[in-house]
Amino acid sequence: MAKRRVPVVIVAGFLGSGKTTLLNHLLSNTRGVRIGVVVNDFGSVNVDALSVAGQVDSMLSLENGCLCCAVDTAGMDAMLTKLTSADLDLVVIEASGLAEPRSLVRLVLASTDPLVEYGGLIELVDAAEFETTRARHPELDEHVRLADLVVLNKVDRVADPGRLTALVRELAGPTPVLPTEHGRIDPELLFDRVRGPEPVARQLSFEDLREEDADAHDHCHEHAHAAYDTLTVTAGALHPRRFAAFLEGRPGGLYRMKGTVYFGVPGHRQRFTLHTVGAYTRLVRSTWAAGEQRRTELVLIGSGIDPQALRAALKACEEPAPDEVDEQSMLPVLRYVES
Ligand SMILES: Nc1nc2c(ncn2[C@@H]2O[C@H](COP(=O)(O)OP(=O)(O)OP(=O)(O)O)[C@@H](O)[C@H]2O)c(=O)[nH]1
Repeated sequence: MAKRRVPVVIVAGFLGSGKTTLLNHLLSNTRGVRIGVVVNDFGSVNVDALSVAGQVDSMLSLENGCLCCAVDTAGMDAMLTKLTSADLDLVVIEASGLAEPRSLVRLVLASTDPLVEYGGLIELVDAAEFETTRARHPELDEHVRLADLVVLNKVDRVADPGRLTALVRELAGPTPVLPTEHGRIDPELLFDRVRGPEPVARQLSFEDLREEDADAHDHCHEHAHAAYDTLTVTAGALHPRRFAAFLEGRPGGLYRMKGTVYFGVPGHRQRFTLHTVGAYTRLVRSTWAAGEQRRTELVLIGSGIDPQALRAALKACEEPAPDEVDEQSMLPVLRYVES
């Protein structure tokens, strides 16, 4: 069976915004999902690496220099390949506070490793320091706009989280903004927990070892995760042009979309697997499994989205007579299909 692609998520944010805290939160709430981490540290004492070292299955640490400056495409590929070949479900790159997120996104998108899947750029913003940091570093505005997901962290430290959330939302435009404390975002935003059958021999992950620690487990359920909506839509065949228009005009706030799409157009009756993160879209063509029902099934994840409107918009893409659809109509979706 072909190896699954591994989403590579970049976690960026100014110094002290809570990147390591978020990473530790993810690592201790994985429920069996195996995470590889690239940590990028400054200074001689590798404090961040030490704080996650006990909890991580695969970790690469750069002790000198800034990831986006020190690593070119080939260097990034070498690192990612080391991680994607290690039977992982997710790779998280923790950018240094000084790293330029745009360069890191470019490096991941330019990867030639066929197992690398762009998993999105998360920009962490320190709610307590937001206005001061922004005044000192105007590039923060651009980082927020560039992100696929903005995590407004440390809302416990501000008197009026609502005002600040509104301010960051205005700046972020269509990008979803999740106010949170201590980086407690739901890991499901970044990776799928549902896995196929477990391999018989599999090295224990940190989470497996923690499983019996009921206290630790309860702890992560005590706190409300940052609010977001998940919506599952099941439909028949979709008209390719209408679906392409839906993809192009998809509403802000929609962070991820994933699932199966069926077009049923002559010559294109295969199964298409959709993966979107922010503005990034990819479709992969494959064959249906024996007995698998030909239909569309999508999961949409976002914040501030209108689930009913999205469901209606997708239902409006349905095509009752796909056999009669002209093959040329596939062109707008074929540009998202990897050869
Ligand atoms: N009050 C409060 N403190 C937080 C929160 N999130 C993180 N912190 C604290 O903020 C400090 C910085 O957090 P880190 O996770 O180390 O931040 P970082 O972005 O990794 O920092 P650098 O690697 O230095 O860029 C730590 O002392 C955290 O415990 C939060 O939501 N509320």
